[in-house]
Amino acid sequence: MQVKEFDYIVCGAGSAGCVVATRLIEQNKGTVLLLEAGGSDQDFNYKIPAGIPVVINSTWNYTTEPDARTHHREMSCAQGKVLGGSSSVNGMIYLRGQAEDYDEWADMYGCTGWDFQSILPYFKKSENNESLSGEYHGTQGHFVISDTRLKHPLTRAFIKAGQELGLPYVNDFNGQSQQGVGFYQHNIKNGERGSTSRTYLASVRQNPQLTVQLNTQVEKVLVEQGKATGIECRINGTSTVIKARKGVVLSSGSIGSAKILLLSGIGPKEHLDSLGIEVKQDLPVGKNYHDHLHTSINATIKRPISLYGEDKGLKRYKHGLQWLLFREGVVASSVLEGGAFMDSNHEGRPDVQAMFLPVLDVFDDPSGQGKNYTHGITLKMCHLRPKSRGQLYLRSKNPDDAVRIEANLLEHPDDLQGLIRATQFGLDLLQQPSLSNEIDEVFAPDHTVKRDDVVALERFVREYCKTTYHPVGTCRMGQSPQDSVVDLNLKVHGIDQLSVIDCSVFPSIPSANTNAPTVAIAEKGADVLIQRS
Ligand SMILES: Cc1cc2nc3c(=O)[nH]c(=O)nc-3n(C[C@H](O)[C@H](O)[C@H](O)COP(=O)(O)OP(=O)(O)OC[C@H]3O[C@@H](n4cnc5c(N)ncnc54)[C@H](O)[C@@H]3O)c2cc1C
Repeated sequence: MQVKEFDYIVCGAGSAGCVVATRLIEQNKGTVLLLEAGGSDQDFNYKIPAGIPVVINSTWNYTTEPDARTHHREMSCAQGKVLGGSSSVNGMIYLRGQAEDYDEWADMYGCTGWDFQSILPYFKKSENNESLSGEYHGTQGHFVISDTRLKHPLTRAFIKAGQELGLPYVNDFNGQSQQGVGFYQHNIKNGERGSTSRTYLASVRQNPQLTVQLNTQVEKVLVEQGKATGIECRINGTSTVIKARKGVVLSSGSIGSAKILLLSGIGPKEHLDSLGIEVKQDLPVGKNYHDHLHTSINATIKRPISLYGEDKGLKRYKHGLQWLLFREGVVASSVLEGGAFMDSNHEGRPDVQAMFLPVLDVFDDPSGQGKNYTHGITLKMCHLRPKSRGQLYLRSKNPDDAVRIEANLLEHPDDLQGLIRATQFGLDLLQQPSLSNEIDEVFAPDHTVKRDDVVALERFVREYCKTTYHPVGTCRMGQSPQDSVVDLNLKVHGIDQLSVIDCSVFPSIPSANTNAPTVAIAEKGADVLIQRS
């Protein structure tokens, strides 16, 4: 049988993988094979921003191990399993985090060249912002970013409430300062989701140098004499070897990339030995796992004005038609229209985030209580800089077995305090006139949990907090193979022609949702790869 061969193999066509493959093709770096375990994103639900409840089913159902600190709950950490990866199923909020996040990468984690001033050009390079430009923004990139079209009266009330609490109105959360309240920008253009597959990849899809292979699960990287020479994968169930002349890039996300490395014999020696996997390189793969946690505050409202019921009956057809004809209306917008950032810990920079929904969240609601109510609102209250670190392990040598994620959420006491402060911030917002005038009853947390009762708040946090689908850090970058997996060029320590380019390389999670940081890191990673070739 003839073995297929390409110059580059990119494993995983998610937020990062689509960027890397596109840039390699644009720079004429040879033949590129982009492999994706999931299927196509052609269904119209991947185009409609309001299609999240449908497309969320195209995910890996990763779950964390039950843990006493979070009431012995398994938590879903779903990640996209489709062309475009998580950028095809996410909330489309466009945020970068704070300059200090990246400066800490350089100063605290030794990632010279990854400070904010070094990464800013890549944020700008990626960006095709419809209304912001200048020092912080780009307008010529692939990554479409727009202002929110729908400004629901309840989101406006939330934004006024933030100002009544003393926060400044912010027009640009990705500019000089994040602190404040305002409308988010989103990865949406002309009423359509701007996933990296529909933006970056679509621009090179017809190039004969590019092959995109869907429904293909990469099982391991082939390593010969310290060099990656190809991969082993299953295409529609059939095992296949594909060779790479110039390089293999893992872009399978924080859970997927770590799993492939471990199956390839690249990881902690002790763990690999225990499974009988031949060790190719002893590296801390799977360690440094972390994620954002949030709590949901749910309230019913007095007037029947939330988005409840807009997806039913005649309204559903009306909105569908409006989108089909004009790419406008409720379904052309992300439900997460507005948000806020606050420095609740007097650190000189925000440490908590609010994401507001002008509807009760019955789809991603840890307490599950929203299902019994009708019109209402949800505030998702997030702690931005978790200090707890977990670890990801293989259960066996079998690539079909799910990984074991010991997330250790809330292990660090500061994380519990951070989530309590985030929840208090949400409760304070609800007390402000513009929101309190609309609220009927706050039912999660219930009436027994008072704003200053930290014991009750701790109980609420432990019982109902959940991940924000932002797992990062399992293949962290750094200078030393003792505490990092990839070097500052994102090449795996000790293995030639093998890179990891996705959110798994983050040494620590930025203070924001993680899609834009992943795309910027992919832009820089692709640049480094291209310069090296
Ligand atoms: C439900 C949800 C909502 C979110 N909301 C937001 C938001 O509003 N804003 C924001 O900024 N961020 C958000 N995020 C986070 C953000 O989307 C992710 O952090 C980012 O997309 C990660 O990019 P990645 O390239 O590292 O991984 P992914 O985009 O997940 O890509 C990994 C790809 O690799 C594929 N893969 C995995 N294993 C294999 C294998 N063995 N073989 C072949 N292919 C494989 C996967 O199927 C996937 O397509 C959200 C995430 C989720 C899941």
